[in-house]
Amino acid sequence: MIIAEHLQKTYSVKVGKGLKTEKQQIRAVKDISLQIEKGNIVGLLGINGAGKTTTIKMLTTLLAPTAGIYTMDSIDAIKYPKEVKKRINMIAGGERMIYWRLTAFENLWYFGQLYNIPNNILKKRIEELFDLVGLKGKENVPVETFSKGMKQRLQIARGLVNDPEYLFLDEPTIGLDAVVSKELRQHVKYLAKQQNKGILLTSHYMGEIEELCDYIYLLNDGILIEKGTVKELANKTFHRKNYLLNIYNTTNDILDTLVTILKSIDPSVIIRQENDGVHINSKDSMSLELSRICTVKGWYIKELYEQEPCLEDTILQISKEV
Ligand SMILES: Nc1ncnc2c1ncn2[C@@H]1O[C@H](COP(=O)(O)OP(=O)(O)OP(=O)(O)O)[C@@H](O)[C@H]1O
Repeated sequence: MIIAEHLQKTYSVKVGKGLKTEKQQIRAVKDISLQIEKGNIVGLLGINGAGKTTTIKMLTTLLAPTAGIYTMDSIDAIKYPKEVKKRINMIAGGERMIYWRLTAFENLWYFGQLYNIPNNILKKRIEELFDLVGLKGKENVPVETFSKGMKQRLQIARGLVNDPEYLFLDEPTIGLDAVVSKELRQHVKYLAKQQNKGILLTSHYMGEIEELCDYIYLLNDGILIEKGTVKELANKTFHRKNYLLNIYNTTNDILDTLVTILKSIDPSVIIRQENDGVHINSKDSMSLELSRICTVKGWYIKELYEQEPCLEDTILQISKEV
């Protein structure tokens, strides 16, 4: 089991110019404690800048924490990072971490060599991995000719080349179409539930988190603000309603008026103006109110419909409640 207790990370950055430079301390992670059990998928969520990447870098031993305790199956991971590196791997979304000029086999062979895996074991493992990710027959094809989905399947194989006990998945489905994303989620489930790997997942897709995660940690401004199973968190926040309202010829005045009226009905309402319209996250159902407001004010509605809960709004709401 992975146990991290009170992890902290402070970056030291230079600010200013010439003789006036001085060092500034940025506390990216202030206090984070979490656990990852084998066979479980744990979600790490938070808005941009919450500290997810810094936390993952500490857990994968790429960064040493400023303070805190981190053990992996009772091994002191801060003292013995090499021991930890053997047992983990990371799969990131967005076609990184593979060499396009090399063939699929050469990629896996290269990464396998980095882990000093004996040639005969590596060869057999690579064969199994091509089978697992459905790339059999493509071993000797250069990766640059692969589709996005095939590259991502190869990323999974690369992430499994050292047969890790714990896997860190950083936005693994980013940029993938629905079919490939679904396939990848099935792989992730299989790895946790059939192969007993402990998995940490970051994702901005709510559906993915809901489908996969046994447990979720929510980060905000370098600290944990909430934790629990999907159901526990859903009871707290996911019951909120989300709407998309698109009004013809929206002006700032219209938006200001809308915000004032909605806040008077529900002070916890969150309103975001985006390219596709106004996103409204409210405690209770608001569809009637929204159409009534528009009618009374003489605003013409282009679109108004209820949406699936959005992770950003959920996290914003929890952050406001802290
Ligand atoms: N190398 C660095 N030097 C200085 N500050 C940093 C460094 N890396 C991150 N930070 C700061 O630490 C904070 C947390 O950043 P981090 O990248 O961990 O967040 P995140 O949750 O992964 O965000 P995102 O979703 O945007 O990737 C931010 O304020 C960021 O600006």
